[in-house]
Formats: sequence, C-alpha cells, structure tokens
Amino acid sequence: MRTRLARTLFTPQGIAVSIGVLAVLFATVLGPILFGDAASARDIASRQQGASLAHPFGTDELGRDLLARVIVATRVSVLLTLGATGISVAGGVLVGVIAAVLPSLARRAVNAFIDILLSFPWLLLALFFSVIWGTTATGAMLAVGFAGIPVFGRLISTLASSVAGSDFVHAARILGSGPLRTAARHVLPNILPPLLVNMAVHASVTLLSFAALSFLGLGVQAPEYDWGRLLNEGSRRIYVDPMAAIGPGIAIVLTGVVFALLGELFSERRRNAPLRAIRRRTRAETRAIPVVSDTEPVVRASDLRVSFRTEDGGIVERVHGVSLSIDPGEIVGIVGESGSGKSVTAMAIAGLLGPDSLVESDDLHFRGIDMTVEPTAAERRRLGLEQAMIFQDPLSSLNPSLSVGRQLREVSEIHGRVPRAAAIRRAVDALGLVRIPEPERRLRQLPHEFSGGMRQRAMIAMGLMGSPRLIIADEPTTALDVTVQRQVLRALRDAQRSTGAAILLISHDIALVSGFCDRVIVMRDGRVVEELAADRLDQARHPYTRGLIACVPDMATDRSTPLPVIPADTAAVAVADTPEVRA
Ligand SMILES: Nc1ncnc2c1ncn2[C@@H]1O[C@H](COP(=O)(O)OP(=O)(O)OP(=O)(O)O)[C@@H](O)[C@H]1O
Repeated sequence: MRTRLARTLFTPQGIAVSIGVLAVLFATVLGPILFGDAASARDIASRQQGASLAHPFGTDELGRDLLARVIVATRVSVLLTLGATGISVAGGVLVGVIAAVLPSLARRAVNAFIDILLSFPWLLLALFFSVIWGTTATGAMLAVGFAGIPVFGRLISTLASSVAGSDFVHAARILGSGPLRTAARHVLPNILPPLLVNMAVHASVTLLSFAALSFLGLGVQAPEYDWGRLLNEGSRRIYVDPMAAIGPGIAIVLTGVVFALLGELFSERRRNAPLRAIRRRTRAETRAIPVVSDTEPVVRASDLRVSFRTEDGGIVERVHGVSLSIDPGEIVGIVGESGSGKSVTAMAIAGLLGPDSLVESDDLHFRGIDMTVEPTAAERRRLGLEQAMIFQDPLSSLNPSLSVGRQLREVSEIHGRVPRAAAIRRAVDALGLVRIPEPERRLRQLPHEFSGGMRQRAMIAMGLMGSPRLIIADEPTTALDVTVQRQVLRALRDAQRSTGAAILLISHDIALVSGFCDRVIVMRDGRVVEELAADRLDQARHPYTRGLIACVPDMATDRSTPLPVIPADTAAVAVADTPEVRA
C-alpha cells in the first residue's frame, strides 16, 4: 500500500519537483568539489568567448568556464537563500506567535508595527538593512532575512490568532499552560502546514532578491560569487555573448521554479485527494428533470455504503449497506451512539459528502434525482429548494458577516429566482413561522445578535425559503437547554406542517426522537440494527435498542445505582422487521 507521500510524489508535479530538488542538491553539495577547478582555471587565450561546445555558457574576462562557475555558484546562492528564509521565518514566528498570545492592547501595538513595516517597499527595507550590515554576503543574507520578517510576522499572527481563539487553546490555558508552552504545543503545530507552503514560495522570492542585490553590487563581493554577480558580469556583454547573462539567469529561474513547485506540492498534500471517480459523470446537462408524484417516497436508499480514505492510503467502510425510505411528510428519526454513522448516512442522502468519500448504493434517490451521479444545474437548483439542512452548531452554519435576512433571501433569489421584494416578504413570513418576534427588525441583524435557539430557528426558516420536501436536522437541539430545545422542535414541527416536508432527525437521544418522530431507525457501527414505529418502542426486540431505552433516566430512576451499560456485541444481529414496523 502506497503511503500518502509516495502518492504525492508519483504525480507529474511530484516527479518534476523531485528531479529539480535532486539537481539543486547535487550542485549545492558536489558542485564546488567536481567543478571548482574548472571554475577557477584561467585561460587568457580563450577570454570572453561566446557559447561553444567546450564552454556552453562561454567564458569570462579571465577565460574561466561560465557553466562551471554557474554550477559552483549554486552553493552560495542556495545557502544564502535558505539562511535568509530561515531568518525571515524564525523572526516571523517569534513576532507572530508572541503577538497572537499577547493581551489585546500589546497585540494591537505589535500588529500595528508589523503593518507599518509592511507598508515600506520590501526592496527598500533590504537596502536599508544592507547599509547597516555592510555589503558582504553575510550582510546581504541578514538584510534579506530581516526584510522578510514583517511578511511572515503578519502571516503567522493571522494564522495563530485563529488557532489561539480555539476551545482547545482556551482549555490548555485553563489547565495552567503558559503563553510560550501554549504557543509551542498548541498553536505552532496547527499552523505548520500553511507555513511550510509559504516558506517554499518565499524561498523563490528570496533567491530573486539575492540576485537583485548582487546585481546592484550590494550582495556577494569578489572573489566570492553567486548567480547575481555572474548575471551582473554577463549583462555587460549581453549584446555580444547573450549566454553569459542567460546562463546564470536560467539557474535563477529554474531554482526559483523548483522552490515554488515545492510550495505547490506542500499545498496539494494538504488537500484531500479525491477517492477516485466516485460519482459517475454522465452528460449531465442533457438529463431530463424527473417528474415525481407527491405519493412517492422522498428518499429511497438501498444497500447504501459509504467509505473514506485512511491516512495510510487505504479505504475504510463506515456505513455498511443501509436501506431506508422516507415518505412525504413523514418524520423519521435516526438514533445511535456516537460514530454509528447517522450523520454520514444523512449527508450521503443529501449528496453533501466531500471528494474524500466513496458513496455506493444499489439505489439512492431524492424525489427521482439519482444522488449517486453528479447533479445537473437544474437538479442542483431543485435540491437547493427542496432540501433543507440544519446542523448542531447554527453559528458556524450561518455566515457571520451577512445579515440573517440577506442569507434567508439568497435561497429564494438564487435557487428560486424570486424578485428581491418577494424574497424579503417570504423571509419575514418564514421568521414569523418559527416564532421569532419582530421579524422585520431581526432580518437586518447579524447572526451573533441572535441567541443560540433563535439562530437554530433562523436555520429552519432558511429551509422554509425554498419549497422543502425534506428537512435534515442533525442534532439540532444538542447544544441547547431544555426550554430552548422545545422551541426549536416546535419550530421544526410548524415548518413540517406548513410545508408538508418530511423530516430526518438525527439524535443520540432516543427519548427525544421517539417523542417527535413517526418512525425510529436505530443504527450501530454503520448498520441499521432495528427500525420501528415510534409509539412501539416498548416492543423493541434488539438488545441494543432495548439498552438505549434503558439508558434514558426518568423520574422513577434510582439515582443511587449506575445506569445500564450496553454490551459491546449487541450490533451483531440486525433485526429486520421493516414490514411489521411500517404498517
Ligand atoms: N470525512 C471523514 N473521513 C473519515 N472518516 C469519517 C469522515 N466522516 C465521518 N467519518 C467516520 O464515519 C463514522 C461515522 O461518523 P458519523 O459522523 O456518521 O457518526 P455519528 O453517528 O453521526 O456520530 P455523532 O453522533 O458523534 O455525530 C465515524 O467513525 C467517523 O469517524
């Protein structure tokens, strides 16, 4: 089984980068050893010759072979580039991470200082520093390195700030982790991948900067030489012997491209590779939109299997042959412990799983639309209007920078092509239906101005902006207290009554599901273990379902004894009593 790194390297880009990196490494390590003599051997008789077979880049004014000098100069050019990039990154990490974990006022001061430095043209900063450290190779490295610190400081402070606000960082602080330990253990590892990408890309810019500084006579000084100096010398006779300037130019451009491609490769590795052509691509635009009657099931899934790619490049199946169907207007609940495959099943039904997943099914249809193939534009529009999705955390489902009204309107305007005024009226009605007071005023507010329960009801209202036939609610009340839970469930039921949509409610809580739904599907380990009418839960036959019911405490539960524990092997046998249940 190929590792992820091997898979990345065995692509055209990976192969090109590997060859480039090996060539640069070879010239850096062995160049001065193998070509040092040729690069310094003077031959006055053949001075300033043009390109020939013996001297592909020609010779300089002392008759030294320019190709050998370009190869030997790789070491100085690459080491200076890596040194300067290292200084920029180390300085940027120091400034950026410290800025991110500082108290607000100090952080703003540091960020303002970085912004001031960033407002200077970068070359000006490099020239300024090179005056301070003098016109030597080391001076140039320090100058270019220091000039890059504000760029990395800003990048790292932005990346680190988003991580520093995460719950796990707050938790680490509460546990007594100091700012430096928090930065090193919790912040830095989480910003490393984008940092690596930027480092590689920045290295190619740094390489060009050295060439520019040496070209201006401010970088490497004789008798040392790098590509910039060779370019400078060659440019004086560019009209007579162009290869004298083009030779070092080729080295600079190719090495810059290798660094940039390396950055690209890092960023490719960060993306999840698609799990092969998982959806059959048909000539979708020509497919007719199916006409469905309102008595046909809204969802039909038969032998649905969902797999994901694992870290080591393998594939693991998480949903194993789930079959279910949902009738129009029916409220179906899926219950099961964490990781049992409830959300993945619902996402597969909605066609929302990402490219790292493999969805296979004998039959997976939403109102006549085949969900195993890429939807056409018309089908996508219909899915947008007829499916509504409500997630556990409404704050991350709503765009924080757009007013609630604008987000509600967009559903009608984009998918339904409804004029703006009509969309606003519809949004007011939708908010009214989910019992949000003063809907006209609330529409103008941003999501953070809503309470948690109101945000969830706004998500339900968003579903009402189309013509929903299926509302998928994935743990919609888990983060809410009991009173607010009731408001949200009431809003869901109102929405279902006013539109006739079916609901697929996902929850851990079998008591909540049985009180709200017509039918309950019990899942464990990616399989349906039992399916039964909500009012017949007391007749559950599967030990896992009975265990789930027994785990729900009620007013008569003896609090002095532990709740029952569900045995590990109760998922072994599925109880297929569908005909009986759907009666
Ligand atoms: N994108 C993914 N890549 C790999 N594995 C995944 C992915 N999404 C889900 N899984 C795995 O699929 C299994 C089922 O996950 P799912 O989210 O459906 O569980 P769940 O029953 O909804 O749990 P919870 O109630 O905790 O949300 C889990 O083992 C999970 O780790």
